[in-house]
Amino acid sequence: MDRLSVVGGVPLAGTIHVSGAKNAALKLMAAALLTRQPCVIRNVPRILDVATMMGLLEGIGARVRWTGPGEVRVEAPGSLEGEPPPQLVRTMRASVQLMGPLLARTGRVRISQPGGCNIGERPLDLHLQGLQAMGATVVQEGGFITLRARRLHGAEIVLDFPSVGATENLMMSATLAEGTTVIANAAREPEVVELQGFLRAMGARVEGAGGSTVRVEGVPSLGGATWELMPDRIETATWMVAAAITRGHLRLEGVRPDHVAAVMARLEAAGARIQADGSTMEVVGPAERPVPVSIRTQPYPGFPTDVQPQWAALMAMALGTSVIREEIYSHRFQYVRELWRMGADITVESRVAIIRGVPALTGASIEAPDLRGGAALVLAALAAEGASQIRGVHHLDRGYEALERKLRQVGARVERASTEGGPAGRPGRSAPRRPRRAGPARGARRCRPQHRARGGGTSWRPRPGR
Ligand SMILES: CC(=O)N[C@H]1[C@@H](OP(=O)(O)OP(=O)(O)OC[C@H]2O[C@@H](n3ccc(=O)[nH]c3=O)[C@H](O)[C@@H]2O)O[C@H](CO)[C@@H](O)[C@@H]1O
Ligand SMILES: C=C(OP(=O)(O)O)C(=O)O
Repeated sequence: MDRLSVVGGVPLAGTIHVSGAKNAALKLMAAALLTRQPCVIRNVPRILDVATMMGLLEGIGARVRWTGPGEVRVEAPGSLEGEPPPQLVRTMRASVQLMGPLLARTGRVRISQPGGCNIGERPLDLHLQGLQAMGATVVQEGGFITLRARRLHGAEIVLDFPSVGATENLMMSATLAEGTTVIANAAREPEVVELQGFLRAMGARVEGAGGSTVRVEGVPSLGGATWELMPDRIETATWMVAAAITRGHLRLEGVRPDHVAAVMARLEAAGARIQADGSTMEVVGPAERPVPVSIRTQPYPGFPTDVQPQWAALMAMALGTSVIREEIYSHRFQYVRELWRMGADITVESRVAIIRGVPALTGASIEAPDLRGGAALVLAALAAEGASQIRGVHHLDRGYEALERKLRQVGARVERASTEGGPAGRPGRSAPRRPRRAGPARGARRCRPQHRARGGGTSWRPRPGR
C-alpha cells in the first residue's frame, strides 16, 4: 500500500500540464465497442481507471493497447463476450458505461452491480429505465443485471435527473438503435459533448449534447475514429485550488477555462487572481487567508461535486465561516474527519458542511477515503504546517496522472513510499479533534449496492477498524 509524505508550507510556483479527462476517456473507450473497426484515442491519462477499463475491454474480447504516449487503440472486430469480468466491474463505477454499447453490439449483457460508490448510493434506475424504453428486458438478480434486446429501438426518454452516466449510456445505445431516440433533461457536462463528438466521428447521428435535449438517429453500423481528448476539468480545478491554498502562483497548460467557469468565479471571490488566455491559465493565490465563499454543488454548469472536497480544504483556512451544500451525492463528506485530524473546524449535518476557517492546519497522519476526498487531503497537507502522511493513495491513482511528479515540478515537497500494509509507519495517529456539534462523528459511511435514488443521507454505517 502506497502512501504520500507531504511537507507543507511551500507556495507552489511553476507550470503544470493538465492531462486528458478521465471521465471522457472511459466513455470513449466504451463507445469504441460500437464498431468493428479500430478506434484511436489520444491524450489519454495513464491512471488506474483507464487501466481498469482496458482490463474490462480485454475481458470481453476486445484488443486494447497503448500505441504511443497517451495514445490508446481499441479494436473489437470479432464477437464479444456479454459479461465483463465482475471483479473489475466492482472496482469502478464507470464500468456501467459498457452496458449500452455492449447491449447494442451483442444483444445480451450480464454485468455485476458496479463499485465506486463510497461517496453515496448510486443507483442505476435511470440507465435501466431508459434502456427498457428502448426495448431491453432487464433482470436484476444475485448482484447482477442482465439485459437483453435483439435490436434496440428509438424512444422518447425523460430523465428524472440529468444523470451524466445515464445520458451517455443511452446516447451510445441509441446510435445503433432502429429509429430516433430523444433524451430530455439530459446531462450537459462537457464529457457528454466530448462523447457526442467521438460518436459523430464514428458516423453516428447525434445532436444536442451540451443542451438539455439530445437527439440520436440510429444507423445500421459505425466506423472507426481517431480522437484527441479534452483536458480534465476536475484536475484543472484541483490545481487552481492548489495555487490558492498554498498562496502560490501556477500556470496551467492545456486547459479549457470555459469548463471551469464556476470554480473560477468562486476562487476569484475567495481572493485569487486568475487570468485565462486560450488554453493556459494563471492562478495567483490570495495574499492573505481566503475570503469565505459558500458553494452548492450542481450539475454542469454549476459548481462540480468533484471539486467540493478540494473547496472544503481551501475554506478550512478561510478568514471566517462558509457553508457547502452537497446536492449530488448523499455521503461526500467522509474526508472531513481526516481534516479534523489536521485541526479543521467543520460540522457536517447530512449534506451540509459548515466550515469555520482556522488560521492554520497542521500536518497529520490521514487516509484518503475516495478520489476527490484524497485530493482535498493532499491540498490541505500542502498548505499545512509540518509533515503529513497520506494513506489510501490508490484512490488518487484512479484519477490523477503523475500526481507527485507534477507537484514536485512546482516545488511541493512530496514523496511516495510503499508500506507493507497495516498501520506500521503511521506517525501521529492521534484521535482527531472533534469540533463542537460534530456531524459525521463515528466511522465512515459505506454505501450498500445500488438502492435508492438521491435520498436523505443520514444513514451511517461504521467501518470496522476505525
Ligand atoms: C466516471 C464519471 O464520469 N463519473 C462522474 C459522473 O458519475 P455518474 O455518471 O455516476 O453520475 P450521475 O450524474 O449519473 O449521478 C448523479 C446523481 O444521480 C444519481 N443517479 C444516477 C443514475 C441513476 O440511474 N440514478 C440516480 O439516482 C446518482 O446516485 C447521483 O446522486 O458524473 C458525476 C456527476 O457529475 C461525477 O461526480 C462523476 O465523477
Ligand atoms: C466520483 C468520481 O468518479 P467515479 O464516478 O468514477 O466514481 C470522480 O471522478 O470524482
